[in-house]
Amino acid sequence: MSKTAEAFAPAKVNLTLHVTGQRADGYHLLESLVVFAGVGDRLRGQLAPETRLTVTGPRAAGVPTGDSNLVLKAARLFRPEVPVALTLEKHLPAAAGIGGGSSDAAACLRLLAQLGGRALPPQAALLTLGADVPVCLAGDPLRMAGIGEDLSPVPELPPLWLVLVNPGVDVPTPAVFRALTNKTNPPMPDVPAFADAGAALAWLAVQRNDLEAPARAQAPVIDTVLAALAVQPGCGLARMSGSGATCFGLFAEAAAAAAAAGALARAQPGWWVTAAPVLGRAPDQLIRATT
Ligand SMILES: C[C@](O)(CO)[C@H](O)COP(=O)(O)OP(=O)(O)OC[C@H]1O[C@@H](n2ccc(N)nc2=O)[C@H](O)[C@@H]1O
Ligand SMILES: Nc1ncnc2c1ncn2[C@@H]1O[C@H](COP(=O)(O)OP(=O)(O)OP(=O)(O)O)[C@@H](O)[C@H]1O
Repeated sequence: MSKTAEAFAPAKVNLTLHVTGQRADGYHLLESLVVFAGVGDRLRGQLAPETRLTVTGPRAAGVPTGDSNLVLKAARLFRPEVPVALTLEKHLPAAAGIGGGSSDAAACLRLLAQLGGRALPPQAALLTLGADVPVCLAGDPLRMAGIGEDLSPVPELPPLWLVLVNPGVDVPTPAVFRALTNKTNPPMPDVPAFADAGAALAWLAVQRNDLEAPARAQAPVIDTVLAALAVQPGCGLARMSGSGATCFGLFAEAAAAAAAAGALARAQPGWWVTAAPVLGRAPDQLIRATT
């Protein structure tokens, strides 16, 4: 067992999000093609006499450092505890629809399993942290269904690049789901094997994010973000991720994505803008022992 380790917490991006129903407990049933981006938070951990968390990085402002941080909630799932000094380096905007806290929680679970030589907690325990935690723990491109617990593999995706844009408004997930008027929308078809990026973009273009309309009503700036992405040369699709406000542009070429990110960052210096590849199946990139 190593004494220190570092885990990557990639941004979770819903390329589609079809809301197909609602359970008696109020949770919505959804079908989503989820991918992870090559941009995210980093969590370093070192075995220590007691568990403590330090939050650093360019997006640390406003992130809770106490027990409400999902990293500490994840750590508490291990019984007996694995006492670790944790440093969370925040690069993702919070409450942004890209699973920032959920991905950090998943990174903590990987870290403590490695440092403590423990098995991962059962899925039921993961769901107590949040509906996005099981898919973030898997870290692969997956079809997510149920309320987020039903994960199934999809054919390997062609190389794709994302431009992620957050306009700096918090969009609380519960409020967006509450504002969704139609809860029984058409399901998402099975994800086919795409011959190339063009085929993937064409298929995605006729899918949906059903939370886009209620989120746009709460944060009209999302319309501006989507329009600014859609006009970028090479942008094959512009859509909101999750419950927003972060939107993504999807590109078949890395250079076009980088150029679009540069143009948007210059045009809107107050927005969070980044270009990143869509990660393939490689959870091993997500954790490494450092001593
Ligand atoms: C929108 C997505 O990000 C898409 O991946 C997820 O469905 C939401 O995942 P999350 O942010 O981890 O959500 P949670 O923190 O578990 O739930 C926050 C609130 O969102 C609503 N919620 C969440 C997930 C779901 N399938 N149906 C819901 O109605 C519930 O009101 C819940 O109280
Ligand atoms: N590690 C964390 N990083 C960021 N926010 C956290 C963290 N732990 C707890 N929070 C709290 O959780 C709230 C939601 O954060 P999170 O980043 O998970 O939302 P999100 O990106 O919208 O997730 P999703 O894509 O699942 O909707 C934040 O506003 C913050 O107060």
